[in-house]
Amino acid sequence: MTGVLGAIADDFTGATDVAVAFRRGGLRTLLFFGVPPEAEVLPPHDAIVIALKSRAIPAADAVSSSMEALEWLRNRNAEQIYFKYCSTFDSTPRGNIGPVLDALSQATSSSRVLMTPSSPEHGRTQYQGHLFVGDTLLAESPLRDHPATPMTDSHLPRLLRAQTTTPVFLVTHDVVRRGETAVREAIDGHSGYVLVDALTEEDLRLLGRVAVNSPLVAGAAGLAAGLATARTSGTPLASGTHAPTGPAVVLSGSCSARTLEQIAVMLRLGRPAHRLDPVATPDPDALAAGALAWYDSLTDAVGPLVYSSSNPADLQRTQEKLGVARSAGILEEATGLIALGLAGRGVRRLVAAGGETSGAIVTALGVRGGVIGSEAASGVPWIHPVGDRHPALLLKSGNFGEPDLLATASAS
Ligand SMILES: Nc1ncnc2c1ncn2[C@@H]1O[C@H](COP(=O)(O)OP(=O)(O)O)[C@@H](O)[C@H]1O
Ligand SMILES: O=C(O)[C@@H](O)C(=O)COP(=O)(O)O
Repeated sequence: MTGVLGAIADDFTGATDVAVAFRRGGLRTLLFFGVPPEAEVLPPHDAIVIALKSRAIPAADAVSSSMEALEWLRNRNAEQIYFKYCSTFDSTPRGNIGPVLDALSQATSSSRVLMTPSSPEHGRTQYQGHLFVGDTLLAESPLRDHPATPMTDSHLPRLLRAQTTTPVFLVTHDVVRRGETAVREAIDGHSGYVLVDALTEEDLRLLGRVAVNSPLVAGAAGLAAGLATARTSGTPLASGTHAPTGPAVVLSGSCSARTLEQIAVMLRLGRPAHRLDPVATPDPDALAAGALAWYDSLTDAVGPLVYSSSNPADLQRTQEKLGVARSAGILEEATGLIALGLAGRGVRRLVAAGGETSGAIVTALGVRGGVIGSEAASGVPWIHPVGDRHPALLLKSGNFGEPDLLATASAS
């Protein structure tokens, strides 16, 4: 295929992840947060990723924002669409992956959509239709305690069937192991959503070749890389720009197990830290003002941390007192205000942990999009915003990065 590859990602960190996968596969990739204006002037590109915040919103809203993104991409010559969802299939019991797929497949006249959340680089694999996080089934992993989309089933066909009436079928790994022709034969004549087992990058490159001419493909960064490689024959681009410099602050609302470890490392290193407590202060303006006053009181602080990240027990207590949506809403609004205040105080690097949290920060700052720079960790690139003088952004997915990532990314 020679036209543009367009991706619609259901959260902001997921969008950076898929943008990196495309870039590594050799595609010149642009990333936009939200659907850009029609008049947006685009530098040369092979792929465009649009980051939405549609993972945990009502399904009808997720569908309408995805359709808006689709229309924009098609006006920009996108001939193939990749719907990026989370490698841990984060979704609510009734959506939003199924409803968005239904709308996109209808609009792109796709009778069959190949997909898998498998992303071996991040430790996610699909086997016999079950999703594994490392050596643990999804529903036994920390994702079962996710604040917005707790994942309590690991069987992907069952999860997807609960979200759509479109037929869902499974291609197991014994078929994938037999090669491309075997996969093509297995899916031939079927219509609907095809969840394909994949354990390795090689499996995903094979699936990328199978899907290279399909108008719609779906999954996480793993299949996105396979597809990019199939489109470019794997010719890499030169590496990204250098890591940015200047004052840095970490803002974390992620309650993922990996983020909690990364925060523990920062605290152990003695980094200045300020905790946002929505129960004590259930007002976003007051929470933000408190955090900014704390920041102003610091002298010569290296990479301070502002966080609300909590372990599952504390999180549950907060959610019982304030409600899930209200506690998240207060914290996300406060975090956006804090990001704005920090940018106004000369902070040049903002390290955000958590997809929803990143979305809140990018939206509050009014960042439209950016150029993908160097990776601070696998799937976590620095983003150099286009337009106004915004700080460089590192949007870390909750589950990504080594335990020292937040500390190293915010070091002087
Ligand atoms: N202490 C807390 N109490 C209640 N909700 C919280 C708390 N800290 C963060 N949250 C919310 O939990 C959600 C975390 O999601 P996200 O930022 O995507 O990170 P992750 O998926 O890694 O946990 C956000 O909506 C955030 O505002
Ligand atoms: O596919 C993935 O795992 C990531 O790209 C992603 O979407 C992570 O979302 P958060 O854990 O909410 O950051």
